[in-house]
Formats: sequence, structure tokens, C-alpha cells
Amino acid sequence: MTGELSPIDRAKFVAAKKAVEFIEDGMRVGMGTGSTAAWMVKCLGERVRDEGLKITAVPTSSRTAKQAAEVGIKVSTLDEAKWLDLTIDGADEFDADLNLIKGGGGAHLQEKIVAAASDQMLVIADASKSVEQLGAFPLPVEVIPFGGQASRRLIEEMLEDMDVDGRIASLRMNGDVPFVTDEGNHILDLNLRRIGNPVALSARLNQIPGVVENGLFIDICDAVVIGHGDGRCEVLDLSGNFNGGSQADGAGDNLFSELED
Ligand SMILES: O=C[C@H](O)[C@H](O)[C@H](O)COP(=O)(O)O
Repeated sequence: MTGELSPIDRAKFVAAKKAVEFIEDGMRVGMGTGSTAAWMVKCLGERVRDEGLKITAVPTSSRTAKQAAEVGIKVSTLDEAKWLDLTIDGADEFDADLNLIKGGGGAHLQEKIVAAASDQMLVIADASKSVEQLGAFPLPVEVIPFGGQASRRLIEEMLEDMDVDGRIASLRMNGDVPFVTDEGNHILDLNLRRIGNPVALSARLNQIPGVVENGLFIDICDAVVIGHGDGRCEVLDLSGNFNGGSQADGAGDNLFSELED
């Protein structure tokens, strides 16, 4: 099955496989959204099926809920679970402080709510997501459809005031119509190129009335499992909970060779 994977999918797979090893029986687990998180859902489904692992699983999107059902994972809502032990999710970019850009798939609102309600957030990513400075990936901002033009103008004025590089907010489209999130909102993508002060930018964006949430995850992520195309993975852990505190451990692990079917 995994033998036909491209290097990028192999990297996502090994990161996901490694991450689900941290899930223990009885845990309440948040399941992220996206192509990397989809591997995690698949690997988790295998543990549920093969080991009888018992978990409370909370999806971060309708897409993930559907994938979970397909692999036999019963899902709960965050309100039913009340609080989570661990959330595993992908990211569009991460920096050395483990600040993130998320929302490339438009799911960052539910993802941020779920991650914030978790004791730990573990990100899974291929090595290309590692950046020195956030911002090359367009920053997603979820806005309510009402007054969308005014919100866009307020965002662009705020970007000008902050003197950032790119000041255009592009409405994300789905063919000929605006993309609609699970919460019925729209997404504006900010082409900033580099984000000098993510803390200030995030705070100012969220002060704009029509903004629901932006895709900057600051001080939320505890560790990143980084997958490589050759099957190696490593854990960048600032929390000490995932590899005993070293910053990059397991760089020599080749999970892919162990796991190839
Ligand atoms: O809205 C989508 C999520 O934030 C994803 O986790 C993020 O875009 C990364 O997705 P992928 O794993 O497909 O690159």
C-alpha cells in the first residue's frame, strides 16, 4: 500500500505514524484536518481496529469526521469530550518557536478551538513546512459573510498601518463562488510574504469586528513530528513531553522501512 507513495506523501505518512504512537488507551484526542491529518486518521483507525484502542475522538471539520467514520473511528463533539488530552494536526508552516500558520484547507477556526482545549498539541508535517519566518504561505483569515467588503477594507488598512510587505486580502474562491467554511464563513488570504510580529498581527486581526479567527497559532503547539521523504522522522519538542525534552530526537528513525506493507 505505502510502497507507491511519492516522497511528500511518504513524509506525511511517517510523521502521522509516529504521532499516533503517542496516543494511549482512554485518551481524548483532537483530530486535525488536511492531507497530513488524513494520514493520522488512517493510522489511528488502524490502531483502533487492530489493537482495540479505546479513545474519545473529536474531529476539527466535517471532512475529518467523514474520514474518521470511513476508518471506523467513532467521533464525539468537543462539548461531549469537554477537554482533550492531545490534538494532532497538520500545519502550513511552522517556525523554530513552533508558531504556525494553519487554515490552508479553511479549517483553522475549529482547529484552533480544539487545540486550545487540549493539554498538548502535536503537529505533523513534512520538512518543507519548516520556515525561518512565517508568512510565505498566505495567512487565512475567516470572516463572516455579512459586511465582507468592509472587513476586507479594514484588514487592508490595518496591514498598511503595520507597514507589512503585502497588503492584499484575497477572497478565497471555490470555482465561481466564495469558499464557505464549516461555520458558514468566508476566508480572506493575506499575501504577506513574511510576518515580522505574529503576536501583534494576530491580535490586531482579531480586533476587527467581522474577523472570526486568523490562521496564526501562537504558543499553542508543543511539538512537531517532521517527516522526510526517505522515511526518516524527527520530533522537535519544546514541551519535553514527546521525546524527553531534546529539541530534535529520532532524526535517524526510519519508520517507513519498518512500516512498509
Ligand atoms: O485548514 C486546514 C489545516 O489547517 C491543515 O492542517 C493545513 O492546511 C495543512 O494541511 P496539509 O496537511 O494538507 O498540508
